[in-house]
Amino acid sequence: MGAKEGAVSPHSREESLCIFGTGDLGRSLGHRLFQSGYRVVYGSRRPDSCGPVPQGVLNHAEAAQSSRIIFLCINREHYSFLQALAPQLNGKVLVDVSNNPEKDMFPEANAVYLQRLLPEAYVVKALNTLSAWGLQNGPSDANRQTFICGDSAEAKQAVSEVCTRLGLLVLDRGGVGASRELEDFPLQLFPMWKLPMRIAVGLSGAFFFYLLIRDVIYTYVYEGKDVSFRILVSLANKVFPIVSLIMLALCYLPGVMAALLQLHRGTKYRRFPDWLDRWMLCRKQMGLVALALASLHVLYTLIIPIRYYVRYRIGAGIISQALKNQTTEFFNILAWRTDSYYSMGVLGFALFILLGITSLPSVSNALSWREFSFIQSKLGYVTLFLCTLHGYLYGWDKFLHLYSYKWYTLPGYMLSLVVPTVVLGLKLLLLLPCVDRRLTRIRRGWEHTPQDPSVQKLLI
Ligand SMILES: NC(=O)C1=CN([C@@H]2O[C@H](COP(=O)(O)OP(=O)(O)OC[C@H]3O[C@@H](n4cnc5c(N)ncnc54)[C@H](OP(=O)(O)O)[C@@H]3O)[C@@H](O)[C@H]2O)C=CC1
Ligand SMILES: [Fe+3]
Repeated sequence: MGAKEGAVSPHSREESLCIFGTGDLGRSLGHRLFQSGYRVVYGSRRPDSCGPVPQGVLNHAEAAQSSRIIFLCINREHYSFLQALAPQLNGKVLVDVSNNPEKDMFPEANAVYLQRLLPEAYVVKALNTLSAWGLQNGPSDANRQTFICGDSAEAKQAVSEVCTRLGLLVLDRGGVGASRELEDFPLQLFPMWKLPMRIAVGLSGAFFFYLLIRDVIYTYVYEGKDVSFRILVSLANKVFPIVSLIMLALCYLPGVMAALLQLHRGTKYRRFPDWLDRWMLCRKQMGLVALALASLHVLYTLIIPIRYYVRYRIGAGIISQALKNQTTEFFNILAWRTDSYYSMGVLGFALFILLGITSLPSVSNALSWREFSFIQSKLGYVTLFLCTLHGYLYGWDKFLHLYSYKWYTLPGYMLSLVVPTVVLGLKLLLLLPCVDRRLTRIRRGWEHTPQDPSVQKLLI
């Protein structure tokens, strides 16, 4: 690679950069480069009629000679014309910014294809995850990152310098072989949110129908009362906390399962099953969906006193007591119960918000790993404990009469308490000193089974 590498020397700010293609991206990129102090020369099929661009336009062959770095703002379908320009492009750094409208449209990645067309050029994949619009608007938090890959370290360095001057954060993803992965990025739509959203929608639907049958249809059939108005607030305010609590517990379940798996295997040098890996990777998104649902629960709870139905019931109750000249006794235990479940809910929600805030990249980047894991793990379990306790205290008296329910008449929140209770129970088990000691030994790599061939491979 030595002689080839030598052709790419570090550039100066005065050096001009070349852009092939005067389309949307070409214009936006040229604009940004120009603003950052670079001279820009465009290469176009129609230099005389391509409309206004920030700086000079030449034909492709002439433009290529003006710069060592050429940004190809052209669709991949048209790359073949570059072969005819091989004499001018050999030894140049060609920046492939292209994307495809669909996944797996071509057998090889665009940058790999370009490198095959022009083996004597240095192909670097970059900028494809940005948009023309974003480039034009200047760097903002959302579109500051750009991934880069290519086989020549010097070529990547030269392109990185330009990107850094544009205010972008460059993340090196390795050789040109990684370009397929980079080209797939813009096609993904919230990939990490898919599983949490599916779980949220699935659980919400299931609990909604269960509660609809139990609270509304059952009452109508057996008592002849139409309470369908309860669907909008009462039912919603049951579904949201139930799903929120289950999803918060599901954030912590894979961690506990991973620990149990390590204990069972007696080693940490073995991969977790794929489904567990995927589950662990989307815990943050799962927690944020749970937080959103918990926030809805808080809002719905706050509007309870202003609901017509509630005001009517309170008013009617007072009038009927006044007419009968009755008073209600004050129950100390009831006061304790309601206050304790409200306070557990408030504290749990406050910690839940803290977990949500610390999971934001700008905040978590400011924390050390120890601080982050203290909040997300230790305080996370405290949050789960408080929220679960909130659920138990809410149904305190009903739990005392659990025997009077059939499985299909159980209140929804009782069902929702199963998953968090299991997670907290397993966590307590893992905190037992003897279990904790063994897990620590396994996680520090002190305990493994060297005779296991897969472990041997990893240890070499
Ligand atoms: N637009 C965006 O937001 C983004 C675009 N990209 C990628 O950038 C590349 C360009 O996209 P965009 O600017 O939107 O596309 P446009 O269609 O707006 O522009 C493409 C340009 O390519 C040139 N061109 C068209 N046909 C040919 C041909 N047969 N031979 C040679 N050159 C040709 C033309 O320039 P001229 O007439 O001057 O020759 C044309 O203006 C694409 O690969 C796209 O995937 C990547 C990230 C974001
Ligand atoms: Fe609640």
